[in-house]
Amino acid sequence: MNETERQSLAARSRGPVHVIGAGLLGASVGLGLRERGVEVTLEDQSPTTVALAADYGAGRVRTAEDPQPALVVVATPPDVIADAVERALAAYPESVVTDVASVKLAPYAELLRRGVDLTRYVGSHPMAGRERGGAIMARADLFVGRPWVICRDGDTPAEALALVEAVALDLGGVLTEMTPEEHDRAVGLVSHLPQVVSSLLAARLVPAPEQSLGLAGAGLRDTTRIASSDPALWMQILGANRVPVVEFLDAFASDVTDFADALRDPEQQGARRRIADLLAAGNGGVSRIPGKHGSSERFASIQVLVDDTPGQLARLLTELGELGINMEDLRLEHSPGAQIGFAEIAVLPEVAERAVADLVERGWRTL
Ligand SMILES: NC(=O)C1=CN([C@@H]2O[C@H](COP(=O)(O)OP(=O)(O)OC[C@H]3O[C@@H](n4cnc5c(N)ncnc54)[C@H](O)[C@@H]3O)[C@@H](O)[C@H]2O)C=CC1
Ligand SMILES: O=C(O)C(=O)Cc1ccc(O)cc1
Repeated sequence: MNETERQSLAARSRGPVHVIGAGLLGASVGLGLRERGVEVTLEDQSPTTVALAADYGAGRVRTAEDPQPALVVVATPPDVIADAVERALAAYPESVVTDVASVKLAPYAELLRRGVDLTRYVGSHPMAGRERGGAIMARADLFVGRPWVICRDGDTPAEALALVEAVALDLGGVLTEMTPEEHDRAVGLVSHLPQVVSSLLAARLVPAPEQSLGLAGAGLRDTTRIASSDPALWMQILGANRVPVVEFLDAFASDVTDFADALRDPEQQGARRRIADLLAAGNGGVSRIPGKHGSSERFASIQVLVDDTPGQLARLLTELGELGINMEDLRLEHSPGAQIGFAEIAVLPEVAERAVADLVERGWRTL
């Protein structure tokens, strides 16, 4: 991005913003704010990480001569969030301090327990991440269109709240306010339970024969993507949010047992109905996920077969453009060794039929 483009993105937030913990989240915050011309300084317990994040353009290393930041963003692992927030509040007595940890109640309760004055602290959590951490994985657009939870309390001054909200909005986040308790219960269901289920499901693949894994398709990939996440980070997240997570896991385990019992003996009274009800409940649940392409009424999904030869996908995208079909989303499916792949294209439902007909007329094969 050149200087003119950068200046055209007017920033709501006021710098300097100081980021503590220049890994995936911290460096992504830095990159996004730098794109808007906001001054960003960086700090990390690892000198290599901070130098790397600076090299990527996420900000510059903070020096003793730098003035007090307007805002400090703490992006360290969850188990040191309370320590880092307490230290930041003491080191920068004029600054507002926020954090981006995946759990909100445990660090907040710990800070209260220590008697830290939290007037200048506003907890937050962007619901955006990647399976692998580190500055090397950071992206300026990580937060675009993703929910960003703000946990303020009754004492939070309006200016402090406005500053944290401005940064979240500048990074493309969609603001939503919750108490730490509401937040932790919500993420326990939509983020932490899926992580455990995905990890346990993927763990079943470890002893499986190679031949079975060779048959894996989109279903398995969809349900195990997040199983590649960092165990060290998730040990901390799950440990800090164990009460709601255990409650959701117990309910899930009970559904699994019910399902297996019904399937074990389908002749027993009501067993088939129980199986059908649980599967239908799954349909009901997935349709409630906002913006889930293919299953919501917002988009229709077209599957196009793409030969595994150079330029085929580019040709498909060019032809969609020529046909005046706006692609809302694209997902590729390709098994190693297969001569063919699938492109799953989300389009507005009203153009789906015409899109299929036009593509077929041009020689594409659709499913
Ligand atoms: N990874 C993800 O997908 C998401 C993570 N988060 C939250 O963001 C926070 C950071 O996570 P990631 O960026 O993924 O981790 P990361 O491992 O990529 O980065 C954390 C960085 O903090 C540094 N650090 C550790 N202790 C420190 C300390 N005491 N002082 C200064 N630096 C310190 C580490 O050297 C590391 O560079 C966590 O609290 C996590 O819960 C939030 C949303 C998504
Ligand atoms: O990969 C996904 O779908 C995520 O939702 C990632 C994620 C991981 C941890 C968080 O605290 C927030 C988001």
